[in-house]
Amino acid sequence: MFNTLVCALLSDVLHNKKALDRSYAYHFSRNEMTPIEQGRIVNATGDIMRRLSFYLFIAELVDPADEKAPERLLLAWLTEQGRAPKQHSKSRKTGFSIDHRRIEEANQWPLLKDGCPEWLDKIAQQQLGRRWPQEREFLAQAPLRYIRVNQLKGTREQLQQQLKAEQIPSEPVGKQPDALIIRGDVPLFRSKSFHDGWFEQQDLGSQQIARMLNPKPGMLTVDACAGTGGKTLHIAALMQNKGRIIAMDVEQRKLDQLRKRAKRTGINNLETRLIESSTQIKRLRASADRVLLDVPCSGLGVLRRNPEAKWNPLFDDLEQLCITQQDILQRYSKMAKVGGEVVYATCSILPMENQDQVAHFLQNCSGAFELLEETTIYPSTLNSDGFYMARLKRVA
Ligand SMILES: C[S@@+](CC[C@H](N)C(=O)[O-])C[C@H]1O[C@@H](n2cnc3c(N)ncnc32)[C@H](O)[C@@H]1O
Repeated sequence: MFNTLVCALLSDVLHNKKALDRSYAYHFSRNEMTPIEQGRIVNATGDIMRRLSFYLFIAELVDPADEKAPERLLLAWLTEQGRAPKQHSKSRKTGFSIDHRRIEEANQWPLLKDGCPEWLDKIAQQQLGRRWPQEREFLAQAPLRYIRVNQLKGTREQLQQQLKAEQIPSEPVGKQPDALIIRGDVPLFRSKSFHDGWFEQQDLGSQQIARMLNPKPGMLTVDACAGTGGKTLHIAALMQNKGRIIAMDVEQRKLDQLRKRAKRTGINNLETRLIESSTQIKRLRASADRVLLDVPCSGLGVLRRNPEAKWNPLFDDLEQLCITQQDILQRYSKMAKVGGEVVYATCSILPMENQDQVAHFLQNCSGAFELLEETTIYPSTLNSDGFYMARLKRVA
């Protein structure tokens, strides 16, 4: 089952160009297996996709869409992980065997070792300079499993007790007030705690964004690029269900998903609005206490969670994406009232999508905003996904 499913997933993604998440959903819904088996399959497939160039080299392949690729890549992974005894590093079907010297050779080349495609190395090297090799190494590692307690239901300690009763061990994460780390392939989403809305799976870096926005009970908060609501749900918890949250996006299906999640987590002060024209933004002019702009971005900070984007980038044109980000920042920030605050955030670590955007905005806002703070969370900072966030105050 393990080999068959890993190969089927790799074939879906590499040959048929399907999204990895959708392929997981498709295969896991059709095959009975335990969460531990699912976890093993996700780990292996994710590892191979995060360092695809490394395993292609070991497997003596050039084209990932090659029909032989899934089986050979898996063999390369099993061998490199020491999970295939030497005499078994050979495919039963094709007779192909792994040459161990290629593993040693691939490990000598940093780009290959970290599974980094050239286009990514070029842009990140330009943008991040000496910091990049360290971040590249972290982006090649498997993501950790963080959850955020839903404070509308109870405290982190209460959640830990409940999870313990469900045989799910968890550990609090240092100074992060809402975060727990879950180790191992435990059945989190089948737990009663999850169904009762006690927690969300949310990366540790991502949990910092609503904290920086710091919405208070009773406020009007606009989450203008809400997507399926990862940050909206956190905002609602911080507002203790008091006040108003308007969650907006240009895609209705994401807002529908957000509504389902909000229902499970017990949120009752949320309104969703599809953005169909700029009128909806203008109508909210100078009205909000807090505005979150979690803008569309390259997603280069979350590559360990979306590893296929290394080989099939989610954007066609980075410059065009930056133009969209600036446009959203300039137009949507006007929803904040004087004295209100805006957080601009991305899941990218490139300054061109981050600090440069905020600096450009401040130069052109005629003194209407001032920068209160900004932070880049690199993957190496917290061993999390990478994010950027800047807090701006409307002063005129
Ligand atoms: C980084 S994602 C947001 C993730 C979301 N905040 C979360 O925490 O799950 C960016 C979102 O912006 C939306 N978007 C793209 N263009 C937009 C626009 N012009 N106005 C508002 N939202 C937009 C996308 O549909 C996407 O859901």
